[in-house]
Amino acid sequence: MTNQNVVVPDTKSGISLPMVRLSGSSIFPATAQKPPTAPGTGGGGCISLSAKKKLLLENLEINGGGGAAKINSWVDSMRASSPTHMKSSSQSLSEQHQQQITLPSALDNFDQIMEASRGKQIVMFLDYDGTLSPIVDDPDRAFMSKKMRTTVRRLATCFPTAIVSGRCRDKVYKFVRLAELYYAGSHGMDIKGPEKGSKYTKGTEPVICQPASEFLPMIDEVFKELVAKTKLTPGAKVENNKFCVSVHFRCVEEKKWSEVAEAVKSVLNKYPKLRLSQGRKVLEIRPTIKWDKGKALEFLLESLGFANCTDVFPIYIGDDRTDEDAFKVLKEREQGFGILVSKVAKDTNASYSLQEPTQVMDFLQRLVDWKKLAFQESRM
Ligand SMILES: O=P(O)(O)OC[C@H]1O[C@H](O[C@H]2O[C@H](CO)[C@@H](O)[C@H](O)[C@H]2O)[C@H](O)[C@@H](O)[C@@H]1O
Repeated sequence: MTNQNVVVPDTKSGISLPMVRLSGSSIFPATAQKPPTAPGTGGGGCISLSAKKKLLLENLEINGGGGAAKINSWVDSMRASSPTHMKSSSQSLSEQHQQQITLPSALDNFDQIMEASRGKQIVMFLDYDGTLSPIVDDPDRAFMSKKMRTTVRRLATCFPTAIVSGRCRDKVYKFVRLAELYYAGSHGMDIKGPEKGSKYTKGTEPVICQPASEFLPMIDEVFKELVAKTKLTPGAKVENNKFCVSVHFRCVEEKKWSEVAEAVKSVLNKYPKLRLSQGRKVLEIRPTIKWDKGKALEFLLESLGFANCTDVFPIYIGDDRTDEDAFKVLKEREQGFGILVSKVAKDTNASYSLQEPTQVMDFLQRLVDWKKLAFQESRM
């Protein structure tokens, strides 16, 4: 991993801003406004809080399977990914908000986004937890509101729409309950399109993609082992997401987080073909294959017939680290935009932000209204 300080000119003010570059990732400037696509910095020439968090996580990911990581660094990473710890860090809340402000609001910039999409086919990609449903303690009760479901249903009548989630596909389908959507579960490793006859499938069979199917028996084994290893840790919850496993520590007392880390590490050490990633108070174990939400997005665009098209405008909305793979793909393709759902500053490849699921709903409704208006105008 390379870690070098470089200086980049801020395109608006002409002032040079120090930037920390971590393995090619970009970090937004702390104070200066920036155009959505330019890279920036954590501020002040020092490594930012979010960059520190990223370093911890990368360290954890690199050492996850090899047994070299100390449990303390795992727990540090688990702490760093917790918003309560972000608040109590050396960076004040107002500074964090300042950073967040540098990522423009998708609602405030709605007209600008629509202008960029002019003449192109919008395709919608939506993460589930923390994007369509609020984050709650019990993962089995992360319901989306009726209003949100109605909005997503309307959205899907206007644009091809996919749900891209870390959850098992069947489970996320049970929450969303809209047959007309594409679903990519297990962080994109389990993709299925709408049934025959849907508006966008034109009578063809629903697409199915399961690039990690050979890992099914291994994941089942790992799930059982993790359940056994964490059963004495109050609040720990292991979720079988079919092609990956989530170990939740949201309801575990902080002093017991090391027990969760130990359990996951000991299992990972036995399975070199599996790797670790981290979400919101969750450790996730998944196959080492080169497949993620970004690849799922590309696969879905291809399935929809937009593989080499310049007239497609994908919009991906998500709140978590795993959504960054999709944001990055959009940035690299220079197509559409990523929208990060977050109230606090984060390293991101997204171009716009929304603060919470209610704002996501407002944004989706505005898209629907915009499309209807555009349709009416085209008939006049
Ligand atoms: O890709 P996503 O749809 O965002 O799924 C990522 C993980 O989401 C769920 O966990 C998160 O939400 C839970 C419910 O609000 C919360 O309790 C937990 O702390 C969060 O990490 C889901 O349970 C996981 O399996 C997904 O991988």
